[in-house]
Amino acid sequence: MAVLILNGKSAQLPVLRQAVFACREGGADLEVRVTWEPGDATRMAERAAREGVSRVIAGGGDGSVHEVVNGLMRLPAEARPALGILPLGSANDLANALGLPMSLDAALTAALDLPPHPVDVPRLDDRHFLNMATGGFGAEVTSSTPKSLKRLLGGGAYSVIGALKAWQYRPYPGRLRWAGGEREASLFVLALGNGTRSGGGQRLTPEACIDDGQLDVLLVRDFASLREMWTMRRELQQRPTKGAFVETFRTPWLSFEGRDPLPLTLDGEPWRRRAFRVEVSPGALRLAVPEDCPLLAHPRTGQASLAAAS
Ligand SMILES: Nc1ncnc2c1ncn2[C@@H]1O[C@H](COP(=O)(O)OP(=O)(O)OP(=O)(O)O)[C@@H](O)[C@H]1O
Repeated sequence: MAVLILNGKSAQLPVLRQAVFACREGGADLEVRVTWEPGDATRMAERAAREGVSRVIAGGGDGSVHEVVNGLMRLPAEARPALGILPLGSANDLANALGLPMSLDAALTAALDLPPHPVDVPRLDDRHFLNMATGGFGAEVTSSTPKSLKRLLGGGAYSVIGALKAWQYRPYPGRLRWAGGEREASLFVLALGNGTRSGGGQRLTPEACIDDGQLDVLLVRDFASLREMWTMRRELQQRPTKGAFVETFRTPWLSFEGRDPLPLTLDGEPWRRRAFRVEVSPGALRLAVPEDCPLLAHPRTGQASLAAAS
């Protein structure tokens, strides 16, 4: 049996009802459970997994996927059902990057039927994420953009408000450590990508793969003048491994210890931490992805190995 955990905001969409009924007529054993408030999707996903369902589908945006992943990760690796995604959010950054269909009928069929592939699940302290964690400037922007405005403007809201805030941002000094490196840095932006995009289509870690056991890191350091900002912007396009302001690298873990609480987003959901550690659990979840999914480093097998997952 499959369980669709549906963000209550989308529950009454007539096209969604039709899509669910059509799948059932086609033979799918699909039950729908609707959330009422934040936190419900996590509890519902855990409960469905403990009931022994074979697949849990997150129906919503990146925040809903985030909640469902956190529910599934409460079970031991071998007891986790496969995960499907029905993109119903305003950004759907992960679903878009995975190459999942966006039309409702096709998306629901894909979420139900695509064979699952083992994917990595990073964890920041006690919270998992599937797509991306960001810290610093971008995180302030995302967490202060009202949901209704996000929905109204789609991905555009981030860049409009981002441009306005750019003149008032403050840097976040701290110490970063990762496998093979360590440095003091005054952070402008930190992005830790399991997927490639965040904030409504911004490709912060365009080379990231979701099954390589690594985080793709984008580190942008503080700039002091307009001239330095132009250098930083140019480096952002070139993505050097070690530029004056921009650094990119891969690591299976990273820690940060700052002076002040750093605003963060985990899969777009706001969070705040002065110090934290992020670590990847390789192959910890089985995710329904298309044959030609651009986020895969390894060819899709259809067989889920849960190697090294805890
Ligand atoms: N019934 C509900 N009403 C309002 N909010 C809800 C409800 N159920 C869950 N939520 C919360 O809504 C938040 C955002 O949901 P979701 O990610 O599905 O949509 P979105 O923000 O439009 O998508 P995206 O992150 O892709 O832009 C989540 O944090 C979730 O906890």
